[in-house]
Amino acid sequence: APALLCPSQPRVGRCPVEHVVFRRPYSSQKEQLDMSIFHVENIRNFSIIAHVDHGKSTLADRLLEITGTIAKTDHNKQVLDKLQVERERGITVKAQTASLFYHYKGIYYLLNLIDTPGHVDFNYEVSRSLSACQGVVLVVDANEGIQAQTMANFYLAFEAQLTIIPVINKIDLKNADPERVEKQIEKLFDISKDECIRISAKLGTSVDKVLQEVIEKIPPPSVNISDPLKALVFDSTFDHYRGVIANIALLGGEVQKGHKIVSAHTRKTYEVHEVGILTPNEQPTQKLYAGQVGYLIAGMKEVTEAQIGDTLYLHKQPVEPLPGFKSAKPMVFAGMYPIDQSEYNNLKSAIEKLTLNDSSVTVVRDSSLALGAGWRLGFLGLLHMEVFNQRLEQEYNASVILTTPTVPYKAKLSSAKLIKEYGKEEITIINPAEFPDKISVSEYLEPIVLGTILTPDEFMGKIITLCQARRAVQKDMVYIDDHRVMLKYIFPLNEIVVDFYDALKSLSSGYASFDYEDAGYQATDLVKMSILLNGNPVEELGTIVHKDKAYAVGKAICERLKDAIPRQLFEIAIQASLGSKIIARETLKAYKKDVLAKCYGGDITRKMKLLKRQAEGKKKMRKIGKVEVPKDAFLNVLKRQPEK
Ligand SMILES: Nc1nc2c(ncn2[C@@H]2O[C@H](COP(=O)(O)OP(=O)(O)OP(=O)(O)O)[C@@H](O)[C@H]2O)c(=O)[nH]1
Repeated sequence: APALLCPSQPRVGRCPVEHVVFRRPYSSQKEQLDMSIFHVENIRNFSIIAHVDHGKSTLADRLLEITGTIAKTDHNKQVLDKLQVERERGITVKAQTASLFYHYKGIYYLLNLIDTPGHVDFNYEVSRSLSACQGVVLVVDANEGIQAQTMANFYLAFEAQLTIIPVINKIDLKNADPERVEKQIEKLFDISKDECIRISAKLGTSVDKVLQEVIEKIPPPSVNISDPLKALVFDSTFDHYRGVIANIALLGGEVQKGHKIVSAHTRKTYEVHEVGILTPNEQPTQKLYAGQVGYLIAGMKEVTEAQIGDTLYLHKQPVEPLPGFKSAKPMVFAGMYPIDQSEYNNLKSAIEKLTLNDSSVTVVRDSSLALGAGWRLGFLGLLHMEVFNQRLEQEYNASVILTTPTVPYKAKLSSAKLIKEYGKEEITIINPAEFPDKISVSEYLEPIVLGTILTPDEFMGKIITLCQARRAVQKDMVYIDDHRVMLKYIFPLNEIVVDFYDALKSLSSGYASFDYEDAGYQATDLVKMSILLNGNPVEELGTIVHKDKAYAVGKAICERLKDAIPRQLFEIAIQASLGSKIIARETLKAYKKDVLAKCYGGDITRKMKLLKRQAEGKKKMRKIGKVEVPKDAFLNVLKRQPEK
């Protein structure tokens, strides 16, 4: 009988799959699981999708427990959320997969649970994960009801033509109102309320019903084992010892150690070192068969070699590659600098290591007169940026300066000279220093998104005012039940990138939710604003702003600078300008800094110490014209901070 190493049983014992021995610890990797016992008709591949905090991870943990994949203890909270940031923030960033074994009506099923992140920035990860599934469990909080990401996730699954199993979670809560949520589901998703399963993931109530519905309703993958190997890469991670670990879904054939495989994307050939399933740790198997989901290690050194969406096939048995995915587009850019330049190399290697596991971050070297050598990084969104930053700090102990994020603008050039220089008529601008002047441009464009807001109607007035202040245009407004409204707006991305979400949360006491999707570009009126100190421009403080926002932004920067620059022997004019037109000004009065004033007596050593300290302080200064600006002043203006 084939031996199966199962992490579920504390000791050697009988496995739920009758003729299979489960054993723990599974350090000995010699005995490998025989996956041929799971026939395609007994396999289900599914995801759980939900708005943030509606209980997706808790439900996943429960499913892992009742199938015996993990032991039932308090330590197993959110097994699938592996990263420290994920645990701390309670959000899922990177999708994880787990294979579950479940006995139902006399048959043993292999259920592959493909975890998905819940936040808007990671929607691209959601669609990836969904491509390996035939169905989803859509979790909605019984108290909060349908939220913005429930909508977004529902549509991703619906468009992918997946079976949708609606689950209403947290029915144990005092304020739970599952009936209301069922009505919302009927109204918005056209799914009968009789199909909804009411559960408490926390208490485990009716959680087995979810697994049974997965088996009853979701079709097995439609694949053929006698076809040549066709494996979809739906995720990949990097392991320092073993290289790239590709998560694959087999759409045809089988794969095992020793096979020669080819990447349809790069055409490179590899020899398979190991295949296995995720439980959720890697568990080697003899083979993987069509319909199954697992991992593959084949000596790929970089994540780029296992492109998400790539198709793997057997050497000399090429197959039609799958359509692949749109690669994720960075939408938020920010400068990143080491706090101390001597940290440059450490930071460099930390960024390299992190981007190995997150190919959606783009990295370009950059430098700033004030902050030294650094990088300009592109992220999918703001949360993505924060998570990256936090991982740098936590996992690599790097302290960095992150500048205010900007979005990629575009310009249609009208000047023949510039068109020749760039070799194209439309350019993307991610750095204010590269902003082409209005006279050589026929049109500026800015990225826009379609935002969805769900809110109790009492906050509607305030939210509409907020959206208008952010230059948003209303597209839709519907009541989803007696008291809740769904609003749709087209937003300039730049207007939501810094603090829109916080503003929305605070004016709705946390009740409104928000999600957005890419909506292309629109024509806009952009200007480059310069900051001057006594008439001399400060290169690193130049920004691209919408014409209507220039005054407010300029004023805020001048005020921050005035607070941060120490008074000097002469008066300093701090100005914001658009071309030659000054739009904001602050004046810093002259002051004679007498460091020796504090010395009453004639203590010469004390005097020397103070003079030395002043000299050290000066080293950290940068001179703009005659004005000395401490590094902190730049930081104060450049650093990401909430807008007032
Ligand atoms: N009362 C109650 N609380 C629950 C239930 N399910 C989950 N929770 C709690 O709700 C919070 C969020 O649950 P998570 O499972 O982390 O939510 P999530 O959807 O995975 O969140 P993301 O990973 O960010 O998408 C946690 O504090 C859970 O303990 C439930 O059935 N009842």
